[in-house]
Amino acid sequence: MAFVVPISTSTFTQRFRPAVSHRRPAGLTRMSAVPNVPDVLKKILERKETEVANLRAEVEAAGASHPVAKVLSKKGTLPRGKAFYSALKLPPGTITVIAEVKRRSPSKGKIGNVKNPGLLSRVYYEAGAGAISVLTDLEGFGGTLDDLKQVVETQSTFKGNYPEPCPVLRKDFTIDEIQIAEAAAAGASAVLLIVAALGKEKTKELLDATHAFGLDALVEVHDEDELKIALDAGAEIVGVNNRDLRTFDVSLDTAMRLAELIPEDVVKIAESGIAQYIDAWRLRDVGYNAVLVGESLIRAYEGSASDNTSYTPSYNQAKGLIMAFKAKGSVEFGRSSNFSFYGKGEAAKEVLGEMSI
Ligand SMILES: O=C(O)c1ccccc1NCC(=O)[C@H](O)[C@H](O)COP(=O)(O)O
Repeated sequence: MAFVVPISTSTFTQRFRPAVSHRRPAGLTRMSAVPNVPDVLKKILERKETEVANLRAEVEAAGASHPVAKVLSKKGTLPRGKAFYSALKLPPGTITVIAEVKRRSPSKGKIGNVKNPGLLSRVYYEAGAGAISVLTDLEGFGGTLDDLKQVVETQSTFKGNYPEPCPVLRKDFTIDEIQIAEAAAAGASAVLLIVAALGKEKTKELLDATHAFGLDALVEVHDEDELKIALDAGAEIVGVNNRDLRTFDVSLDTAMRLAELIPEDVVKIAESGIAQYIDAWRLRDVGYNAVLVGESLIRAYEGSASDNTSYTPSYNQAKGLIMAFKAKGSVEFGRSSNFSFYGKGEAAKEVLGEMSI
């Protein structure tokens, strides 16, 4: 059975685009045709092509009752929830945390066990995380779609509470819209689109498809050229990844450099290498809405006393870290937080906070 899906015709309002150069050749759609893809990404993308073929075969064999087939058949008719976007688009001067479920990585090897992703997501929620990222790639990161489903299930138990449940990002290497439909069927609110993997045409195609399935897309970039592709495609949420995929070096300078090139109405996320509260505060002060944090939270979580298999409401170091990341509003942004009451005293409090945390 073949699924015929409508092509999305969604458009985006024009906004200011920074005058950055664009050297990526246009018109490329196959992954292998995107030039200069880092080797680590190339290997992952080859695996993804096999995974996509297997998923397509599974869905076609199961027919219209398969959950992914149901989502595919609704493409273009699903309302945009924008839960992920809204959770991050808070007033300037505040920063939120996208807390990641991450067991291992190509650059670091094993990071943690994460025996119960749902439980971990509860700790993240209680600490005040704005959203949760779940890596669902097995070979590189030890993650599964089942991890994501467990997190979605746990978060749904907080419906009707304040704050609302955390929206969930499927962090995987998206190369085909069937993976987006699969993410939607599993309850994700957003998917990851990596410009370095997709190139210009495919980024735009998959961004439109993501919106047509009712989800948000985190469009990830590493430099000015990729940023231009993301913005030209109409990205509403841009993630600047500080990890160089060729050397695995991580430098927050990447996010600091690109910050001013991202228009104000676009949600800005800084990804990778955020370990100290001062990192988050600096990124907040150059305009980032959110930081996406994996390794340092997992190490803090698993370094705490509990065996992480049952819920203990006691203090957990991951909670402390998330709270410190978003400890206060920025004085750089004037009347945010308590500035109108305390004025410049807030700056002193920030320094004192730095000394006492
Ligand atoms: O983490 C890696 O080694 C990696 C390698 C190749 C592609 C992607 C990779 N990481 C995915 C991520 O973007 C990070 O998990 C995320 O930004 C969190 O980073 P961190 O806080 O440094 O764990």
